[in-house]
Amino acid sequence: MTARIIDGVALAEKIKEEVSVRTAKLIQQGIKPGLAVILVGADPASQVYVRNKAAACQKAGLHSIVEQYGEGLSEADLLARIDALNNDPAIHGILVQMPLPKHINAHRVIEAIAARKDVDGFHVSNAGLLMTGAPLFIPCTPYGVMKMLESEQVVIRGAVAVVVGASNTVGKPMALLLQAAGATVTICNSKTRDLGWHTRHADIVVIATGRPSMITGDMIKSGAVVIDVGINRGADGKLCGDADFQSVQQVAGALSPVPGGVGPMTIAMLLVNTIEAAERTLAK
Ligand SMILES: NC(=O)C1=CN([C@@H]2O[C@H](COP(=O)(O)OP(=O)(O)OC[C@H]3O[C@@H](n4cnc5c(N)ncnc54)[C@H](OP(=O)(O)O)[C@@H]3O)[C@@H](O)[C@H]2O)C=CC1
Ligand SMILES: Nc1nc(=O)c2c([nH]1)NC[C@@H]1CN(c3ccc(C(=O)N[C@@H](CCC(=O)O)C(=O)O)cc3)C=[N+]21
Ligand SMILES: [Mg+2]
Repeated sequence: MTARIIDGVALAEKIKEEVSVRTAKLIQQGIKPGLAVILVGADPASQVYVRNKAAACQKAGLHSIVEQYGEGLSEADLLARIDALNNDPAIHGILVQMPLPKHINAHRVIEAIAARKDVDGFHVSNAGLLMTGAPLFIPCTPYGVMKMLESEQVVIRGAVAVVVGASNTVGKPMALLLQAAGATVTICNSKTRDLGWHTRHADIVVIATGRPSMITGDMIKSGAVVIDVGINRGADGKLCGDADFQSVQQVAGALSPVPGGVGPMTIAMLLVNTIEAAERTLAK
């Protein structure tokens, strides 16, 4: 078997076109949706993502601002900026790029963002709303993965799903969404014994560990759908995922590539969340 390659770029384009239409409608009604992205420090990968996010906003007609600060920005100054953006009616979504420098408490920063503007869906109240089945914002990366599964017409109800990785931002919300859609879900982590035993039983495998090429073809059931969230930059400067593309491709039924898979979908869903935040201000 050779896996179908899931084209995240094409699906992201389609979703961003829908965002453009909704943006145009909002602008007609006097609201220009606005996203603020805050970047602290000079991590080159973060700079690329932030630039991509701003370009995507611009293309879809959203207002976007990028605030870039030096590595030495104090936590108090960052919290003050968030407070100002919370109270800025031109801004509907706020994203603080992770990771933050060590002297800044990321948890405190996330909790400072108004939940109604938390387009990452990282705030505890948004995590709680997702967990209890009434999400305000679905975290962009798992949301994008669900859209990929939907576009591939993957049957989730009754499926066995394994999520490899248990972060608050990817693995855990991913598992909740699959579970809500009717899958039987296992979440694996770095302490899991015999990871391959778990993944080989899965109809759907989502990998988000940050360990390059850690999932190999022998760990995948024939015909399974494999979604690779990992973004790793090799010494050669090339991106690779958490799945060993060559070997997994020979076993899986469908596989998302890196680059060109989940990454572009994350950005598309960020725009969706921002437009929803803006539409909500109209509703009341
Ligand atoms: N495409 C996109 O849009 C995005 C991509 N990413 C990428 O996804 C990857 C994961 O990101 P993130 O969730 O933030 O990472 P974290 O480092 O926060 O979490 C990694 C998780 O993977 C688990 N893990 C690590 N090693 C193993 C292993 N050998 N076997 C099983 N589980 C393991 C960890 O286990 P434990 O809990 O035991 O420590 C942890 O739960 C990264 O490559 C990141 O760059 C992230 C966000 C968005
Ligand atoms: N508050 C916050 N929210 C995030 O959503 C967030 C974050 N912090 N910190 C970092 C991770 C990572 N992330 C990516 C987004 C897009 C691509 C992406 O577009 N990737 C392209 C390639 C881009 C390239 O060439 O480097 C692709 O996979 O095809 C990747 C990774 C969002 N994250
Ligand atoms: Mg992380």
